[in-house]
Amino acid sequence: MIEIHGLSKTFTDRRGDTVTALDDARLDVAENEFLTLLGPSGCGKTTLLKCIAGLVPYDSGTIEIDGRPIQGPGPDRAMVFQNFALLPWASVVDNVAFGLRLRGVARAEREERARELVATMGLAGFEKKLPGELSGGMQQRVGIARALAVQPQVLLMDEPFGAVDEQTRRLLQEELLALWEEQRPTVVFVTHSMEEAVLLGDRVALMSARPGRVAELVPVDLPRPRARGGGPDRSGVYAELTAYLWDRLREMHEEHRTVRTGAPA
Ligand SMILES: Nc1ncnc2c1ncn2[C@@H]1O[C@H](COP(=O)(O)OP(=O)(O)OP(=O)(O)O)[C@@H](O)[C@H]1O
Repeated sequence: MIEIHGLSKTFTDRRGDTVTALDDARLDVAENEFLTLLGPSGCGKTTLLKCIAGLVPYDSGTIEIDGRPIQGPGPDRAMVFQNFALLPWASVVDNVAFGLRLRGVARAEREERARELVATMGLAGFEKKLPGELSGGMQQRVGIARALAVQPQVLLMDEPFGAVDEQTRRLLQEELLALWEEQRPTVVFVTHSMEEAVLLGDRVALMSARPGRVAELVPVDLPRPRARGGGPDRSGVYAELTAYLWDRLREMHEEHRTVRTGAPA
């Protein structure tokens, strides 16, 4: 279980101006939960994710995983980035095996595990290719395989399907759900898409900007499994939830505009 209390983070830019990205943010994520994180641009979603990953130090508050405070990156967590963040000079297999290598897993074993995952992600035959020789969707499959290779307890995903086309996005969503239903890591998944937030999540955490914190937790009462053709009927609950999320987001955008201009939107 991830427990976040009173988390605040301020950045100072090159000109010395300060931006409050997170302000007394609070969030609990249950063991094995798939939580999606949705909010206006710049509200602090990536910052929150990076704080959980231990990649960004925070000013105050606490983040605990199963009661252990986070002190930097750890083997219990893995992150998938929007721009894939693969090693450009390393083959597909070496990219997937990278985390295992850092953990001291012997070469033969890490290659075997990496090859299995590469095949699971539908990339058999591409083991020796370099990232630059793959499409965006294929590169993200490598990014997901790399994260899963270390069998993390917590999988942190920062808008992982934002840079791929709609068809590939749908396939990747289904593949991710199938893998999650098999392995059940705790997932925190940042997205800009209301549809994606509902399709994937057990709950949607709606974040507000100014203050940057979780404003509302919306349970997604849709049956699972939702992978591979078992996706929700896109009418009914699904349509109601996405419409509700858009109403809330539009309110947030309007509040932001009123604060900025002093006039109602
Ligand atoms: N390294 C940094 N230096 C200065 N300011 C930063 C830095 N990283 C983030 N910020 C600021 O913190 C705020 C939150 O940024 P963050 O990237 O977490 O938002 P986000 O919700 O993920 O945005 P988006 O949806 O557009 O990706 C923004 O105002 C951003 O400009």
